[in-house]
Amino acid sequence: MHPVMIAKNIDKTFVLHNQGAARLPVLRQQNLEIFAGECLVLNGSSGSGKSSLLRSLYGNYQIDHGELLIRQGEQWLDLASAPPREIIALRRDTIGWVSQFLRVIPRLSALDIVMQPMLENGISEAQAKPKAQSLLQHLNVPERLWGLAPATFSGGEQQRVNIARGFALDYPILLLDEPTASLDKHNAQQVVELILAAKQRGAAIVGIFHDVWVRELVADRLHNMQAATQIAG
Ligand SMILES: Nc1ncnc2c1ncn2[C@@H]1O[C@H](COP(=O)(O)OP(=O)(O)OP(=O)(O)O)[C@@H](O)[C@H]1O
Repeated sequence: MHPVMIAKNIDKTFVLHNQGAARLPVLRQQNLEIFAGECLVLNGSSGSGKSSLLRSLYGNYQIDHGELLIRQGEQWLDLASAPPREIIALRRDTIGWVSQFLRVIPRLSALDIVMQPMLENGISEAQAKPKAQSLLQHLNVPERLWGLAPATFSGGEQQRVNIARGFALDYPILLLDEPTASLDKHNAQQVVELILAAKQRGAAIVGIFHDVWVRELVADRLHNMQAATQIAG
């Protein structure tokens, strides 16, 4: 089987310009290969750089050195050097992302938020709507909330809308940043089911999971972080 994403020799140092240009090395020589149908879990202590690595894989952080290769049919695209236009296109149909918290345009309803990635990819509203409804139902978002903007929802309800949106489209690559952190066990279990189903259809998943039981249910492999400061000596 071929990888769908390869990260080669990733280095990242934060430079704090407003604090005397202090340098914080966070990623050193990170190498990953991610295959279709598996979930690779980033593993390491707090501050070891898990979120920074995940954000780098999404193109949110500009890495200092290395390659982030994404398979596009027979070709490979290097996310690290791709122009913003190509990164936006990749995010539309190739790399999905579930952050820890919902960040959306105010006033959009929960249902519209979940339908958005499907509509942006040319899926008709007639198809997108039932899919969005079934995801919201699966994640126990009460039906009375579907037509409302999530700003007034509880933290867990907002996060479940966020997760429903992340799973609305069958992205080949899915990056999950502690998706179950604010959920109770029952709802976290519902998310585990979505992750297992995504693997089943061939998604390549990279994730950070706070709960050990969630990690044990979804992980095929662990990527052990090593603090850049330790490596740098
Ligand atoms: N935007 C940033 N600017 C400067 N330093 C940052 C930034 N983001 C993260 N860091 C630093 O990089 C290091 C790694 O942080 P990161 O959030 O990637 O770790 P983590 O392993 O995800 O931690 P946790 O498990 O606690 O969420 C930390 O020392 C943090 O202070």
